[in-house]
Amino acid sequence: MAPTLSKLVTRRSTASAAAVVAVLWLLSRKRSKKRFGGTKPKNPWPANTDIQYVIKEEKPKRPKAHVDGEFFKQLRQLLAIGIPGVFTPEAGYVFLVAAALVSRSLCDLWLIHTGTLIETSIVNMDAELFKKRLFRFMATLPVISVVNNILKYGLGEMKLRLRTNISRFLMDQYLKGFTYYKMSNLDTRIANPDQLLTTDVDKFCESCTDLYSNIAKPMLDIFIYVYRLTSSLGGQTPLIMLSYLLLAGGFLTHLRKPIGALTVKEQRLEGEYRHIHSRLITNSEEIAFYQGNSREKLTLIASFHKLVTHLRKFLEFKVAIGVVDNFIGKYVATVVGFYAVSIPFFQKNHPLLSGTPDHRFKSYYTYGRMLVKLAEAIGRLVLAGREMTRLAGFTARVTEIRKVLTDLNDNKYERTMMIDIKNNPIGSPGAGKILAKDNIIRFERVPLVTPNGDVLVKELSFEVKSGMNVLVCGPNGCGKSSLFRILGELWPLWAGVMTKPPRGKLFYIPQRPYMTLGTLRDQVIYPHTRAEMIRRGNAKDEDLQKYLDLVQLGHLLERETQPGSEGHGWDAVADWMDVLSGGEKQRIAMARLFYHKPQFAILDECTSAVSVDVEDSMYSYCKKANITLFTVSHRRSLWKHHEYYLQMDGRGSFEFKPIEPDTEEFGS
Ligand SMILES: Nc1ncnc2c1ncn2[C@@H]1O[C@H](COP(=O)(O)OP(=O)(O)OP(=O)(O)O)[C@@H](O)[C@H]1O
Repeated sequence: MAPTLSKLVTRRSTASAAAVVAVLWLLSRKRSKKRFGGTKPKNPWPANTDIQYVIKEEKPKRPKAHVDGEFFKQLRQLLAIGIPGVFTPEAGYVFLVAAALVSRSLCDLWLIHTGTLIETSIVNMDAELFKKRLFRFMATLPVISVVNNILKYGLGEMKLRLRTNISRFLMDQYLKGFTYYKMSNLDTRIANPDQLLTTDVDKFCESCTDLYSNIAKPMLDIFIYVYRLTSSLGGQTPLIMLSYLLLAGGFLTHLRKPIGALTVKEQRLEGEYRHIHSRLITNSEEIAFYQGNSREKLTLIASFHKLVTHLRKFLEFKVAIGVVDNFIGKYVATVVGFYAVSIPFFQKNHPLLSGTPDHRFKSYYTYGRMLVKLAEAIGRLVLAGREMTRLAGFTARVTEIRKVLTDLNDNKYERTMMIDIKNNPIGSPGAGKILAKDNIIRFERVPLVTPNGDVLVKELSFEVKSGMNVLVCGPNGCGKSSLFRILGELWPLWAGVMTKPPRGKLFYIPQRPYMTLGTLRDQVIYPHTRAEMIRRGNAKDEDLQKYLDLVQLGHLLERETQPGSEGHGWDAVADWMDVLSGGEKQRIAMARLFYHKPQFAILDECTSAVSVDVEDSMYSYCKKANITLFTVSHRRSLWKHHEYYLQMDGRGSFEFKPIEPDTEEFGS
């Protein structure tokens, strides 16, 4: 055994030494090339380095990602979401994995024991015993195979359940109220929530389950082998090994500290790169018309370059740390193991020395194997520390989004403001009061303030009752849409009192029409679902047809009813964002308004692509349907549908007046 072991160690050491030399040689070559300008390979990166593309997170505050008390606290909190209780299926899978791990360790012990017996029968030339033992060995192997796969299944299901619970928790928070809007518009802490909510959560769960098996199994093995070795060789051997574990573990954890922060940065850069790709897909038509592919490619390459540079730095760090890890976690552990197992053999009067040399050799053979297993287990545990540091990175990322989500749901934002919030005479975000009342919209000394803290209007006061249509006008950037963002409760109220009907009774149609994924019916009834439409019982497909006719889009239903179209009529499915023209989308949005019949409708230049005659009939129908309008438009033709106007001059003043026959109408 000893010669085999030493042979193995020598071969591995030689291989790793060769690997170290190769890596050092490659690195030094790279540097010397840089210094002396060797034959340059074709540079895959463009020379242009002045591409600025990072949105918001200019100098991101990196969350700390070390294996420390804070990490364990955060991990505990996330695991409490993933595993909600002791008597849950999730906890069941944790126990199943633990049981499978125990069974596997016992299988390993059994394999060592049976292997030794088979070898003994060969050495003793006992053919009968050899056959019997070999048959028993073979008969047990399927059981071990099943145990291995139960372990695999347990780990897979545990990861899926962790991911389901954490994702559901975060999604519930993210889509609560307007949190998803606030995260990208009011707060600057997280630039790419999509990356955090998808990849990072998945990696966190994978890292957790990997770590669970990578730590639990070696710990169990260490416990079993320490127990067996202590009872046979005394406490000294295991004690030496365990002291080594503590020392090496502590040292390597310290060395690996940067891995957490590097993982956080890796995920952030991956998110940025993905975001730039998805922007290209979303705006492909506009970019294609501008033939902006070369410019977009520069941005993409710049982002990819940043990611690759970081990944390379991370790789080099991991390789350098890996050399030390391998050396300390694997090989020195074996050396320490040899030393520890040899101690009783060199002691006079030790019970192991009392037998024949053959007996001594057999003892050494068994304990030597256990020792190899113990050293391996210690090595694996020491190496699992690397995964732990990586997990610290993912934990920090997932905790970050969790914290931001909680803050946003409590109306706490973090953003670089242009003004000093604490000593601001205007007020502070959320300090205003919102009252719910039907059939009235009243602003009492409400300031219009952007998320950056810029004051558009110091104090806005007006009152609109049901039936009083209001036209909102003023130059670009004066705050017309901002007024609606405040009315829609997307932006916080800094001061004053705002009285308005509850959210469901106000309906907003934005400048850029939005079409959801789904059927033609879904476009008209959005955000309701078909089930909700049926449950409410205030409209049927025939009514929807009437609304489509009102906006002169009845032909759309006929077109989708033709053979060959996907789905049928109202159930036709398409990517409506692409399929419909700009004006058609705006008309669908008006049909949506007719379906919902709110008390107040906010129309923010939402008919700019619709012809004047169709626009006219749509506005007339609103009056019939008793929908009070708040309209932003630059079209003079719309003044006749309104009774009041609210004009902002862009310099902080406003005017709210009835439209009289002699009122000067402006617009085009
Ligand atoms: N999310 C935001 N963060 C910071 N500032 C913003 C934000 N949204 C708008 N603003 C700023 O608020 C000001 C008013 O914008 P708003 O969209 O209300 O203008 P508007 O009157 O609707 O203009 P337009 O007629 O061009 O649509 C602008 O100066 C704009 O830059």
